[in-house]
Amino acid sequence: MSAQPIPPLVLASASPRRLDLLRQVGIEPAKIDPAHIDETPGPRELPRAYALRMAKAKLAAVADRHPGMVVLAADSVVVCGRRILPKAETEKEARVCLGLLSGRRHRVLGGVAVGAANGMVRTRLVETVVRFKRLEPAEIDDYIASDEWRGKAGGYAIQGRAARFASFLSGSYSNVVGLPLYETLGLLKAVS
Ligand SMILES: Cc1cn([C@H]2C[C@H](O)[C@@H](COP(=O)(O)OP(=O)(O)OP(=O)(O)O)O2)c(=O)[nH]c1=O
Repeated sequence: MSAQPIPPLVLASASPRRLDLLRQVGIEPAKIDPAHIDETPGPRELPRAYALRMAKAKLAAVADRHPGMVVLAADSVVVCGRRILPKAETEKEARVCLGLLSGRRHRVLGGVAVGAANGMVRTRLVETVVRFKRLEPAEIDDYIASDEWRGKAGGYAIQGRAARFASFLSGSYSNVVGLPLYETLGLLKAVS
């Protein structure tokens, strides 16, 4: 028996990882319409609230352009202790992230927001725990040279070379890559 079809979907994301993950489970968005929003966390904003707020804001930024369609938006946030790590855009930021993640557990929070064709919005917040081995300076240098950290929350991509750093993972793996598939499929089914 094949899975229940979902209505035409708009993916409100510029992330190639999110598109690949959807395709992995047989979903081909009808349209891709990335949201461009200010992703600065508020002062004292808690990480879970921030991840959900971002997903909802991305959805809200594009939903009006697609009446009658299902729209999906998501946000990934890497949290070390209470600190929200940046989406690393510079080598310096990536080094700071890797230094903080080295030898510790951290959380990856995935906010997901789905807008139904009738405008109703449903959200999920998914949390994955990841532990990194203690990183040697040479490992950090090699990783920085790979450029795989660029544009990634927390300065790493578990689907690439950083897989060798992850000694433990609890929860959704796809959430770390960028979209918690099981939970997202549940939301899509709920609005179909
Ligand atoms: C932790 C981690 C993050 N990432 C990526 C997924 C996301 O693309 C990015 C987090 O940034 P996001 O702001 O969640 O997403 P984005 O800016 O890439 O795309 P958009 O806002 O348009 O949806 O980090 C990985 O690819 N692998 C990882 O292991």
